[in-house]
Amino acid sequence: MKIQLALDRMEIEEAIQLTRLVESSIDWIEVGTSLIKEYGVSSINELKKAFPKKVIVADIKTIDNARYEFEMCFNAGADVATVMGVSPLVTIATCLEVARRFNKKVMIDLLNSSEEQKRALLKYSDVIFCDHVSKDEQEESGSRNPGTSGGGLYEDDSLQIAVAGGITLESFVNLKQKMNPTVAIIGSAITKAEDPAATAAKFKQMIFQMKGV
Ligand SMILES: O=C([C@H](O)CO)[C@H](O)[C@H](O)COP(=O)(O)O
Repeated sequence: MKIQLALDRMEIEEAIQLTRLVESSIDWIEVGTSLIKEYGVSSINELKKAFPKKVIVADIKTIDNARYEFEMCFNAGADVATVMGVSPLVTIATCLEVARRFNKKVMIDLLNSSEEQKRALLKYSDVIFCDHVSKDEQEESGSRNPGTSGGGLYEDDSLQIAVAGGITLESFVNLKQKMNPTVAIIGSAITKAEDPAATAAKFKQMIFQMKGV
């Protein structure tokens, strides 16, 4: 399981400094939607320059204008870019076409996607599906990703699954046992921790300890 550090609601320099503290415990770096909205694609560019060996995920959450937005992300140095699962299928197909051309990857964010739409999306094999409990669902309704919402859809072991939304050290074991995702997307639990380096190291250590669970 890989750890994707989600960087949100901070300045680019702060994001770089924070990532330096936890670099050895995390695998992928997510340039959060809030950073892209506040600072544009230069946020992607700066993070890639600072961490050229890490996989950079641009959480652009595309829903339309896919060719323009995905080309922009990949030209800025992203290795993975996100599209919303609720988008028209032509948008998703366009993201895949651009990603193939750049030899990069697509993450489909399933936030609020209907079961019917999820089933339609399963035809895309070389993508990462992201099971996501949103910030608003977390902050306004107290939800957390319990690692179960994927249900039967994710029984296919060949699918690459990412899980996001309020993951904590406490919920991590359940998540690993229930869904065993390819990628665990962790934001606030690390970025808002009193000691981000120690917290990220604990997540990493839990992955090692849970191997084979
Ligand atoms: O995608 C995200 C969210 O929509 C805010 O932009 C976050 O990356 C994701 O929720 C992970 O962050 P935490 O919930 O703080 O762990």
